[in-house]
Amino acid sequence: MSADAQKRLAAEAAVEKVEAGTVIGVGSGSTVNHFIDALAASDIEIEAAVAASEASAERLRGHGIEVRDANSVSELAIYVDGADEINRHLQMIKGGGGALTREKIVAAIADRFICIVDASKQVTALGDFPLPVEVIPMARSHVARQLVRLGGRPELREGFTTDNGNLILDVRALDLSEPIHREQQLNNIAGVVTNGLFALRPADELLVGTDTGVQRSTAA
Ligand SMILES: O=C[C@H](O)[C@H](O)[C@H](O)COP(=O)(O)O
Repeated sequence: MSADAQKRLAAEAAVEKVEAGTVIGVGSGSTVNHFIDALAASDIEIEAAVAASEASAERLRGHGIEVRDANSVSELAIYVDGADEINRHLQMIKGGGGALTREKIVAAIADRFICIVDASKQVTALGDFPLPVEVIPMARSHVARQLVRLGGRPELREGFTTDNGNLILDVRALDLSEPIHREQQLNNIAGVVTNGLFALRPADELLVGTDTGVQRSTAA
């Protein structure tokens, strides 16, 4: 089975978690695109969604689903999103599509984070995937120097601007063996908007699409 078919399986399983009449948080990326399409094709009618990217908002609207501003909601029952890597504690690296900051905001509003991935995203240790760091443009060089000091190899994501008008530095070689500490440390660098480690707020539930069906787990 292809990775895309596995993503679709996980996405369809997440639709079963959605309660009709609720406002839900929706992340970003190819797995979430399957979730949006499967939700629209289901019998479940939600009240509205808060989207973590302009692309997801457009896709939701395309299906006739109302999209609300994050400022207009104080709580969300669930947040459904993908990941670039996820460990057994359900800590993640996210931001391969550059939507990490809005994803972190919408996840923070939600009671429950349901992560949907294909089997390739499960790892024993985070860090093979370059860690995305969203940076205010005028701080690009300063942040890059600080990342090098910490042992990282930052690379500017060429020709890319986030939905917030910022830049992304993709960082290789950083030691991520203490992800909570690293997440806080990187966020303390002046000019960093946020980084793609989701360790302080890991997922609550993981749905993995595999060749033999959907594997479900909660944090170890
Ligand atoms: O910025 C992008 C998001 O963090 C995505 O959730 C992540 O990159 C996974 O994307 P995909 O579902 O396309 O593998």
